[in-house]
Amino acid sequence: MPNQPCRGGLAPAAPFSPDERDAVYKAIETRRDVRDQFLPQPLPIDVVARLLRAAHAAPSVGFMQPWSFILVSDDQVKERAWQAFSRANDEAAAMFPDAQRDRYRSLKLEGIRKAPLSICVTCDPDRAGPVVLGRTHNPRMDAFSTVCAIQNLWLAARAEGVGVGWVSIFRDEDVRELLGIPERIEIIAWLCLGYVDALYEEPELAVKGWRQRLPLDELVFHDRWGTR
Ligand SMILES: Cc1cc2c(cc1C)N(C[C@H](O)[C@H](O)[C@H](O)COP(=O)(O)O)c1[nH]c(=O)[nH]c(=O)c1N2
Repeated sequence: MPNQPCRGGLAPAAPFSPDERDAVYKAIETRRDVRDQFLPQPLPIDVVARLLRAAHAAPSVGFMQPWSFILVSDDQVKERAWQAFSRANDEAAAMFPDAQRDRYRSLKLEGIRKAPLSICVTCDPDRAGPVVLGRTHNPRMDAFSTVCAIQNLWLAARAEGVGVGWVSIFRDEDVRELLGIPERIEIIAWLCLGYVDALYEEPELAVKGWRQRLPLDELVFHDRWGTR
């Protein structure tokens, strides 16, 4: 692809109005990971297009844009994905200590069959050639960029009334085979999407007593690791 400079200059960057700013923070603070609240109606294609545009507007190392999005709405494919999840989830349960296993088992950790749409997000490490500006000293930057795209989509979805659930309890090779993803492409996420009419006010894992939000001031240091 030819890399001619594109047109564009500096535009004014005034702060948002208070209402606009509140809307951004509202999306951030009320976004939730959704497992069970999906409504069955399909997402209109224009909504999906807006969510994908939001993802594609994400920052990326060297403007690499390494992401691709595989849209999955076929029930049979979703069923096979759920079976792959289910096998991996049995393996996962066995990894937890006895005291936690029953509680782990009681958690709902996916909405693959209930959500009308899944999006598998992948990362192509070769998208911008072998040497990428900004990735020269840490090859994982391409995956980090793809995660930025996912977060954009997740926040835009909140504004659209669309719930998103990230499912990562899979063996990569199962998803790779199911969706025909080549070996050189990294699988970053399986996202479940659908309209929701209710969301937890706090992370579901906190509500269910699995793990609580950490105090922010314990995570902020000044000038040196560990210095408050
Ligand atoms: C990389 C990654 C991977 C996963 C998740 C998130 C992220 C960022 N989360 C969702 C996660 O549990 C959730 O974000 C936290 O519990 C916080 O809750 P809220 O997202 O604020 O609702 C998640 N949830 C789940 O039920 N099954 C899963 O496999 C995963 N995997």
